[in-house]
Amino acid sequence: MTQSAAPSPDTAVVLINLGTPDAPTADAVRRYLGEFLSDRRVVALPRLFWLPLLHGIILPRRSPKVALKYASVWLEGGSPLAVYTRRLAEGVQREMPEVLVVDAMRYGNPALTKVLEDLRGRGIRRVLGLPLYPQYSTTTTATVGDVLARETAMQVRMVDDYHVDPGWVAAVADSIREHRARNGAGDHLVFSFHGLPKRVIRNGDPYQRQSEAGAQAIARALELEPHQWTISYQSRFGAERWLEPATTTALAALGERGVQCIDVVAPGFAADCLETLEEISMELAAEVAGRGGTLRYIPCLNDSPAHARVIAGIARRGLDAWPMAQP
Ligand SMILES: C=CC1=C(C)c2cc3[nH]c(cc4nc(cc5[nH]c(cc1n2)c(C)c5CCC(=O)O)C(CCC(=O)O)=C4C)c(C)c3C=C
Ligand SMILES: [Fe+2]
Ligand SMILES: [Fe+2]
Repeated sequence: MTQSAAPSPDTAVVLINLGTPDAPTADAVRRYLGEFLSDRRVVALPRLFWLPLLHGIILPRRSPKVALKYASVWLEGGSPLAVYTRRLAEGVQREMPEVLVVDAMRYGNPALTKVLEDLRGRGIRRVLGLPLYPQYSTTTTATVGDVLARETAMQVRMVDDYHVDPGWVAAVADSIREHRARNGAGDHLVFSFHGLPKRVIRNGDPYQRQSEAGAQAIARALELEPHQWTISYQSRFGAERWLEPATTTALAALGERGVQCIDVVAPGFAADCLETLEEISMELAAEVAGRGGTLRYIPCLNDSPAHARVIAGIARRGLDAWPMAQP
């Protein structure tokens, strides 16, 4: 226990990520996916149809296969998403000693509901929720809002998105510049975002617009010409039509045009996870290699000092716009 003369803060910043299994096992994956895919905001099918299908067929079939994928990227401290999110929160805490900074997961552990309970117990009076999703989506950000809205003992606010925040755009552009300085520039840059069903966009979700605006801002910061970069969407799940082009299709089209060396960056993800370390760096890289090309993955901002500064800046602006109520 550390001894400190400073008064304990009454404000907390909670960095919230999607969630991830506790272990790379079929049971742990089943528990995590069961919670995640039961959320109506994520899968909107009628419950009477979806829940028996999810628990009777999808989870028993999918969990062992996905557990093997998690095992291939697992780190000593746990799932990459959990490890990088925890370390990022520690970095942001160093940037903001005046408030308490903690991490939480919307599904799985550390569960957002438990983290809020803990903050109440520690005498925290106001909480700024900062979902680690640069782009707003009803399938991600709004599900965090659902939990925060149930909090009655503490005052709560949430950052909606930071899709063209100048500090974030500069940090992602810098990470691409560093990759190019170390490895040389590839022939083309693909911005691969997590996909969504087209229906969600038709219903008014701003995710696609925000993803495009963010990719454009990063490309502008790098002074790229339109023919030097492409935006695409990965991780399709289920039978619906998802956003296009799919990253796999975009990579194949580049291969057909004779583009050899493709750099891929994933600015929809704050931290590396299964979808970047396995799907992009292994699966998609193998597809490109099978056509004789090379895919080079540019890591997420993760727990870098630059990322901690960007997130602290966004949190500080959220708090500055929120005057303290008089006791
Ligand atoms: C209908 C299903 C899904 C929607 C909608 C969806 C949106 C969405 N997801 C992320 C970020 C992440 N998703 C991750 C994994 C993941 N996503 C889905 C399904 C949907 N996502 C599944 C089934 C999975 C698990 C893996 C699998 O079974 O294939 C992850 C990684 C988690 C990890 O542990 O590493 C992230 C992060 C966003 C940003 C988003 C909407 C914009
Ligand atoms: Fe997802
Ligand atoms: Fe995936």
